[in-house]
Amino acid sequence: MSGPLRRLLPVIAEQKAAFAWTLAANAVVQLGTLSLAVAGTWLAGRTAATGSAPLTAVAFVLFGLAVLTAAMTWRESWVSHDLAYRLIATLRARVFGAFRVSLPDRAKPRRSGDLVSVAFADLDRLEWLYAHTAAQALTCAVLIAATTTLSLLVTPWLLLVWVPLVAVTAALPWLTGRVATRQGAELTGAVAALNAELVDTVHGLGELTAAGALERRLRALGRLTGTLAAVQARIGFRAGVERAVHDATAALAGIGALAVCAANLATVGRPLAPVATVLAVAAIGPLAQISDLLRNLGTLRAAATRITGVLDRPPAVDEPRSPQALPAREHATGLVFDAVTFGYGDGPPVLREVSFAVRPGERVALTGPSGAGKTTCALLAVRMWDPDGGRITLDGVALTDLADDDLRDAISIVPQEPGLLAGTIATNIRLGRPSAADHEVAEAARQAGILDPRAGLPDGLDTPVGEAGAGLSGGQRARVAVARALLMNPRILVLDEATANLDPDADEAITTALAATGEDIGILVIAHRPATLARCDRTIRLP
Ligand SMILES: Nc1ncnc2c1ncn2[C@@H]1O[C@H](COP(=O)(O)OP(=O)(O)OP(=O)(O)O)[C@@H](O)[C@H]1O
Repeated sequence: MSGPLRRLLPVIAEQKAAFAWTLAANAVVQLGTLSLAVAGTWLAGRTAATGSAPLTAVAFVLFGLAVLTAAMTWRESWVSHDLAYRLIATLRARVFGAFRVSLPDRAKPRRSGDLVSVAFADLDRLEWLYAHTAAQALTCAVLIAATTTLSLLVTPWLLLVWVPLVAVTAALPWLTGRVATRQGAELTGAVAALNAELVDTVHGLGELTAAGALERRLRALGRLTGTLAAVQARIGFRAGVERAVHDATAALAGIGALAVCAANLATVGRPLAPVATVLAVAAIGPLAQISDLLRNLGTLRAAATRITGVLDRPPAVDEPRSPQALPAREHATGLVFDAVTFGYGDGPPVLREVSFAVRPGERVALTGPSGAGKTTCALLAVRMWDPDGGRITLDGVALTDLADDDLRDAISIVPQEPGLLAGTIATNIRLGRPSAADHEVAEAARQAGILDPRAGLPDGLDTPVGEAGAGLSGGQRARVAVARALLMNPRILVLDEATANLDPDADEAITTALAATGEDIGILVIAHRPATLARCDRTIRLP
């Protein structure tokens, strides 16, 4: 088994009881099915050979075995899928954890649809590994041991028939392994590409329709769907050939067993001849499950590689080993950028030795031409990334020495495009501080002007919000984002063109309300509008 897949197996240790159940139930099902076939054919053979058989006794045994096997088949299916989906949930939480600490990627951004593919399609593929493989591979060994023993009891010649055929069946997936791996990578790549394009299309549906570009986009989606279907067809063809070879070996095993029995009828005896046929076919059976795994190995391996790729992503910033505490709020000295230099990727730096301070209670404007690096300053202030040179401190403590939670409590940002989730205005504001009381949410909404009739929200806090803030105007979204930031009661509030979508009166109302919220909040306002700049205490201009 390849490296990435092997790395994802130990997670099974976190569900030991479920795995033990799956293992036991699978072993009972496999041995029960074999026993039923052997007992049934022995009964038929004996009846045909002697004209009499212990029908009542065997019927009881067969009935008991059938009930047990059926019950265990149900139990195995339940417990193995329960196991698989618990493990996938565990891994999905880890993948989201990795997203949280490694995004945004400053050097190599990935498309959100591609990340969705990892978090859902790739992880879901592991169901096959956990529900249908790990335990089954172990019980397969038990079954082969049982068929070998029974074959030796019937006639050792039987082994000569099925052992080479088992070897052929087992070898086939290894022979096609390279092709399977390539096809698996093509499949996961095609799914991810289609997903990324679909997510972008859904996000930009309005713009695409308005620009008359939807048809072209749909044709591109059609081409990606065609690529995916072609890969699936190639995988289906290969898997079909492998299954056909497998079925042919099972048939050959049965025919071979009949020939061996015919040649050794005196030693085998008529009652055991049908049993010999069943044993030869049954020996191939457990490998069917393993072959199914190996058939899927390429896709599984590609999915595991993409998952471990996300799990191994380095965090965008490192959490300090021994975080420092911030001084009490009354001793706060503000946010300081000290000769900060920063660049994305390999290009020239966006910020060169930028220095400024935002003291408690101060309103500082940050302005400059488009592309000067204003949003970059905002993102550095909330430590999305660390500067390449210089340092940023809050109340005298370097941001790199602050625990992540302390930093998030102390500095909040209202971005240009605030992230709003489906729900109501109240649930969106509460994201700022989930433990906030209702009256605190209402107060933050009031301060941000949401309850003001000019905001055009007669249902106030109960106003429904669609996905990504659908149903609200740009200005209303900005107000919700400001209220959310206010609820956090930060030491420093960064407004990245947050009020640019509001009319000048509303902009003034919000900034005045913000100034009144707390004497000690330092506000960094990124803005272009002269009126907004004029309301600030100082203006920093980036070149
Ligand atoms: N994730 C990124 N990867 C690479 N380059 C980036 C990234 N984000 C921003 N940039 C580049 O960095 C520069 C500064 O961008 P930034 O968004 O900070 O500018 P800005 O001053 O806020 O501009 P605007 O006023 O137009 O919002 C721009 O040239 C931009 O193209």
